[in-house]
Amino acid sequence: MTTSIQGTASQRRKAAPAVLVLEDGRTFRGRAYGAVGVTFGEAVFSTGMTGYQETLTDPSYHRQVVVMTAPHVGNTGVNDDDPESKRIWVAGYVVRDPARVPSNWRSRRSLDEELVQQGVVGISGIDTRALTRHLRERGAMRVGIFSGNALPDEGTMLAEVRQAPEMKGASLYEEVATKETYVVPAIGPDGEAVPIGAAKYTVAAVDLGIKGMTPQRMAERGIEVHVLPATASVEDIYAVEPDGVFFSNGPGDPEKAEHPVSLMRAVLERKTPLFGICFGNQILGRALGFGTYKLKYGHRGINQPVQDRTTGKVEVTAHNHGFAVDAPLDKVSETPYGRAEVSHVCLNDQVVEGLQLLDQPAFSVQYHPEAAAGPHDAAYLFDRFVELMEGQRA
Ligand SMILES: NC(=O)CC[C@H](N)C(=O)O
Repeated sequence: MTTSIQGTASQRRKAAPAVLVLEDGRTFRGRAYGAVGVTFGEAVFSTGMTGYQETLTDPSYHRQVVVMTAPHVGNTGVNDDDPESKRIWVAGYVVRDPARVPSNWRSRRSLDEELVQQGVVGISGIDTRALTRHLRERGAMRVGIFSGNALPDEGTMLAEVRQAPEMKGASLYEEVATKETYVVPAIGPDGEAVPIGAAKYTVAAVDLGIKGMTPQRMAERGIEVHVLPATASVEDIYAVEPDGVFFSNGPGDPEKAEHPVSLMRAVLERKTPLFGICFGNQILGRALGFGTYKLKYGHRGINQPVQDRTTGKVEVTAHNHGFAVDAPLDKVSETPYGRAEVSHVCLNDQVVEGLQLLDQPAFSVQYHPEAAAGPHDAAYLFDRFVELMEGQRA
């Protein structure tokens, strides 16, 4: 019997040449991967060895070109279970050595085919280690990927990259958030969905780019989650009669998030239990009066060590952030909403990874306890949110 090994879509069509051009002029030449065309974004690297579907579909990657440090990507193909949203959000994808033959019982198609179908321009066959080291030394910067058989000259490509918008100052959450409210029902002890209105807790979640696993993690704990558009008003939040309010992850610069900051302040004034993840942590920081700043190259991956300073425990966690909160690590801060402290810190670089208020039930983390993909060490944070809601009732 002969076995025919079919190559990926790009091999079948003999992948066109592709060039990656960084805004500082460094270029890498490889082959087209995924859709053929031109794309721009902020070049960032992710150190996750697995979970590429969750990365690609995380709305927080909107307008970013993601460089995978894992050299071999696409091995398990693409399934219909792992996406974190309805589409791929990354602006471009950079892979060293794409899998030639995906193999997994859940796989429905190859990653290359999926990228083509969704029109995502990528590049493969470049030295992603050299590119990552460059970004670590010089910092995240704008990038373009150009592929096809008739490429412009390097000067033209570089000029186009330098005209692309910067991530600093970008307001992007409205572009990715739901336009309509939807409800994720709680899951009962029997594993069945609890009828709407009958769950133990109700949470209003402000969608700034929410990952699908986040309401799921709440639903697993008996919470009915009303996911509201980013443009929701304070009245919309309280119309849900929430036991708690949640602010999600999301793309862009937290300095350009006036509406979410004012919504969060209204929630803090009412002392409703509050939880924020990632962008939500930055919004809490700003609502309390702290600044935010852009990290040199950010944290992206599923292996970042974080210490919970309230217990001393260290957890290995999933991250995707390019900005961070500027809050003092060594003292309790006085804020308009009472005392606040840094609850979590990244052990690689001492970046603020969590905030908590001491005089009312509100906290947030900069990383991803929903763990999609990623280790589940931080799942206890959803339990903490439940405890805050329980405490408010007592
Ligand atoms: N995942 C997120 O919510 C990211 C938040 C913000 N856009 C950042 O890059 O820091």
